[in-house]
Amino acid sequence: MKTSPEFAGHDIVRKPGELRAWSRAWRTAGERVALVPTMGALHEGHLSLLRRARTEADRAIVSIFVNPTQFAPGEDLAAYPRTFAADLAAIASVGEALVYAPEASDMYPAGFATAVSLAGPANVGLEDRFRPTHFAGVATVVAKLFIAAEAEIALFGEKDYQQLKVVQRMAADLDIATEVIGCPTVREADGLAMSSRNRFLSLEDRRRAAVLPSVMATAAERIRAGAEHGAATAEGAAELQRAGFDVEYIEARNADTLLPLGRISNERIRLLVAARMGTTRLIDNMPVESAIQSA
Ligand SMILES: Nc1ncnc2c1ncn2[C@@H]1O[C@H](COP(=O)(O)OP(=O)(O)OP(=O)(O)O)[C@@H](O)[C@H]1O
Ligand SMILES: CC(C)(CO)[C@@H](O)C(=O)[O-]
Ligand code: BAL
Repeated sequence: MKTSPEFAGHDIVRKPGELRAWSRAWRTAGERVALVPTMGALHEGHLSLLRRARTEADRAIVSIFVNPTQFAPGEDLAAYPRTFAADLAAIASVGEALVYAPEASDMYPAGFATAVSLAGPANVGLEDRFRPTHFAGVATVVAKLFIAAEAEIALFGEKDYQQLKVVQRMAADLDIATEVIGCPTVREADGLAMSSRNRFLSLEDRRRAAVLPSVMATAAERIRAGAEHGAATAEGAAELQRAGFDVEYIEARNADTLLPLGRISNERIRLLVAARMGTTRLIDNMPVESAIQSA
């Protein structure tokens, strides 16, 4: 293992020990290190996290790993886009970063037998209801990334809002020193949240999918203006169905705990949705107090 690596600007490392060597060398030199965990197929949403990392730290690490343990059998692991060469070019267009791209056998060698067990925000009946094994896979791989990278900060997108809450809870509970920072969702011009999976939408479905953020914005605005949240989300679900979506959930929840709303009037509220357009599953969320305007 190198103890004093010479960084060439866009190096790629494959092993956890190599990643740790870079990070330790940087931190020993007094530099602040940021981690951006991804599954690749990078778009402007990911690049916004990398830009933030480069603003907040001296060194940025981007991990690219399509983590098999967060996909259930029958989900889209095999179809998940893998665009490594384009990802490297996209990272280089933003600036210097160390790329951590382990193989599955580096992350899960023979005999691997550990998983992070979760409750709290991982058990609130949103994503966990439709993907019951998903967050254990996410939390386990993110814990491994945090432990190997030893970064001061890690940047996550609010697009995956429940994931952000799960990772923040896990890092706090396991005394992981990495601070988990949530970053705003980057949207296409028509308001659709950027996602690697948008590329699976047909042209017609992509056009119809823009209804998702505008329905959310309307429901959020109605709740902000005093409508009963169950009525506002039921109306939102009906509008999404009329637009061709198969709705899994659209719910207003406590923005911190993700629990169903209580009777406290000053709770911070987050509206969260998951819906399928054809075979493509989309998720989105937004705060109730500042509904976005979509074109
Ligand atoms: N539109 C976006 N704006 C901000 N952050 C985003 C956006 N899309 C993804 N991210 C963040 O990038 C990180 C890596 O996400 P991931 O690689 O799963 O991309 P993705 O586009 O969300 O893919 P998919 O939606 O297909 O799972 C996560 O922290 C995620 O929240
Ligand atoms: C955080 C993550 C990189 C873990 O595999 C993934 O769930 C993602 O891309 O959001
Ligand atoms: N963006 C979260 C990764 C997943 O859907 O598996």
